[in-house]
Amino acid sequence: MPKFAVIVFPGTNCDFETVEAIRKAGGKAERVWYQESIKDYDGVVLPGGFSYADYLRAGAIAARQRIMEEVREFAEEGRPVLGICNGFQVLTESGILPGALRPNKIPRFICRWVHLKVVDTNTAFTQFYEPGEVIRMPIAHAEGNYYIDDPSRVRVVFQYSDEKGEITEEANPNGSVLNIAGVSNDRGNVLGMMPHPERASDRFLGSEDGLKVFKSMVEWVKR
Ligand SMILES: NC(=O)CC[C@H](N)C(=O)O
Repeated sequence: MPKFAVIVFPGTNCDFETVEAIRKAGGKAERVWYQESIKDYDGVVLPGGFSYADYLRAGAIAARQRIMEEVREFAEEGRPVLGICNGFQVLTESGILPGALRPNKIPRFICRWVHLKVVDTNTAFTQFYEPGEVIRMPIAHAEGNYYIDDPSRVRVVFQYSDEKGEITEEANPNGSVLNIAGVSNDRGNVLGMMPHPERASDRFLGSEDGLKVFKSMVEWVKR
């Protein structure tokens, strides 16, 4: 059974839910303290939270810890690497994914449900969605305004949309370029996303739409 490491930095706070979601999706998952090693795992998830209390910039200090060298090796070897919210911030701060997450256009913390259009279903995390499918997940961030000078440097995987899948300015909660909510590398094995799939992985949470992200990653390791 594929085994995933969910990395915990000081201030991470979505680790337990993320472990639960991976288990529900059929994988093994363990919380791994950032001073330990992830060598024995098949894939890695950087979960959400406030690592180092978002000092300097969200994700900036976590990105400079030794364990991120191992995460970089995972990314280069083609193993799945998923960064959710603060985890996405750590991936851009470490340069594993291009672009940057700036403070939201209206500079305050936003916590609410959004609609997302699944644009690219050819990644390790989206193979079970239909192209153009509209899904629902919560966002909870202050620094989620994705910027990239040239969007052709990434694969756009999720975009903030309305419930019909239209990419409108009103549907963009934070000012991200092209309504981008999630991007992957060329190979499709590294995904960073601001919305929280683990908070949408059970119908009692209000949506199960996020579970396929974890199911996809589990199946992808098996292949
Ligand atoms: N939910 C989270 O991971 C929060 C992300 C980050 N600390 C922010 O507020 O931007």
